[in-house]
Amino acid sequence: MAASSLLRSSPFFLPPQQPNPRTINTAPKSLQIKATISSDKPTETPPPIKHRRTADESIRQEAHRRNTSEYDNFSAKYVPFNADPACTESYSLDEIVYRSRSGGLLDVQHDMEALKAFDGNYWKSLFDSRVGKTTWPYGSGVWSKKEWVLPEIDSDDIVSAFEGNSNMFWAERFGKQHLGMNDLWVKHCGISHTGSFKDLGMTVLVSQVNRLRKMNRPVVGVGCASTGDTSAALSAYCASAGIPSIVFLPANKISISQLVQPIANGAFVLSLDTDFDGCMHLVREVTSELPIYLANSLNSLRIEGQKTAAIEILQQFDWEVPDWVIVPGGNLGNIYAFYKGFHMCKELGLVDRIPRLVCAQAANANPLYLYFKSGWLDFSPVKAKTTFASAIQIGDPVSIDRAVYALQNSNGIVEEATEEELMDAMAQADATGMFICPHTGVALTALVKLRNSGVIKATDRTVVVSTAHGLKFTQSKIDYHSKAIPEMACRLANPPVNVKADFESVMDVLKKYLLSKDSKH
Ligand SMILES: Cc1ncc(COP(=O)(O)O)c(C=O)c1O
Ligand SMILES: N[C@@H](CCOP(=O)(O)O)C(=O)O
Repeated sequence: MAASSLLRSSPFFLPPQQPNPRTINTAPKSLQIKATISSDKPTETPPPIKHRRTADESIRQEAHRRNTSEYDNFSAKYVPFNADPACTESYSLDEIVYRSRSGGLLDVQHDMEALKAFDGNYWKSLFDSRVGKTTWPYGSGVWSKKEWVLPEIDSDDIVSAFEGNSNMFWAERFGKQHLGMNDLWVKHCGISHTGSFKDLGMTVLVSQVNRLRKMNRPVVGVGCASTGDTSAALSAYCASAGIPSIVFLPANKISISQLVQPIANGAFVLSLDTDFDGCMHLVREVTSELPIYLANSLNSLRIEGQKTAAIEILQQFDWEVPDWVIVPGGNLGNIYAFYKGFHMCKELGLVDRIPRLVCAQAANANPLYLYFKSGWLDFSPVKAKTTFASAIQIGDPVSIDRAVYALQNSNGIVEEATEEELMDAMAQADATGMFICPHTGVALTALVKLRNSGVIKATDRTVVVSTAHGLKFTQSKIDYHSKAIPEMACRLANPPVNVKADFESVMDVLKKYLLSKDSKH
């Protein structure tokens, strides 16, 4: 008995058409609550039930009461990434391990046979039934797919901010005016608890840490290197669970809004005189010596949460598959996470194909782009140069092998964006009502290039993944709109007009403005 009984006991779910022989026929728990209330006052008419929980029960306790031992059929373990099928090396998710015996990456492997006991329609109905609810933990876009993420964790151990379920924005004006496209979408993963897609992976990682600590495993704190977003997510989720977090940041290379997040959330913040790759190197050394759990996407638990954004995209299109998904890439965990999410949906019968993936890099930090251009022949890390897309200023990505696998298996493409291209794309998108981050500007530039070269067709359904909230990167927008960037035309700058505070002056500038608008009609 597994997810089927969960469905029956859920007050929000109509079971799929075919009855499952493994279902245990228990009365819905909501009815049991009703019975308890009415038996307390047998002589009176029971008051109408306002809520499905009693006043002294939290949603976490409710989940515990409903769901104990619901998931014993599904399981997952660590295996070496892309290993030979004959390889028997594996590790429990309760072990603290980041690398395979040969030093390669790990992957979380699910028991696909157990998941396949339920057909694609079953999973679609189950996931759809959970969207946007407050039922713990399924109200989260990540944990609504719990069986595919961390099937064995007790809901009690989960640390969640009900992340995910992010907006898919129909980029109507940007698509039509700039690209002649009707079916262009921006998946706003940055409209999230800490303002970036990192929340999706961090809820999974910190939940597992919470479980490990309850099991008395040696984890005193959790650490990461960061260009700003990983550290923000780590510190918020750790603070929520009361777990110490330690973040390694490259001094003066992240935005003020990003820096203030771990500070405010009580993390131990190390500001280091190096770049992200230097911080990453140090945190890997430190976490191999001290009981600090590594939270970067080298840790494959992160991918399990991030892959749910791909499932969500399919769900938001009513399980129709877009033609293209464009993702900005830095440390390169996320492009693989998207691949993994799409691939699982295909393997488990929810869809019949996967989209083509595009990874977009800043030209100032483009090791994957150079590798792709060499025909996947010659990979060398680069020294990443300063870029406005500061969160992807990474020259030696830890997930390079995962990214190559994702792109090769999705007929994928890598594109790059210069500083001027990414800033113009960001300004252009903002002028159509978005407020995107520079990394999304990188992804939009890739789209513009592929559209101009005819690779992406006008009618192709295309999703651009927006990875962080624009409000984290306001300085870049201020620099652009005040034309304060050396050697950049900032051709879409829209600086404020200083006007004397009198009626005549205000009327004067307004008339000129309205005339200029009128002549453009
Ligand atoms: C805002 C933003 N966009 C894109 C990325 C790239 O993601 P990944 O490192 O998984 O390639 C990152 C982090 O690296 C990021 O913080
Ligand atoms: N952009 C990231 C860089 C680290 O990536 P990770 O996914 O490996 O943690 C950040 O925000 O720190």
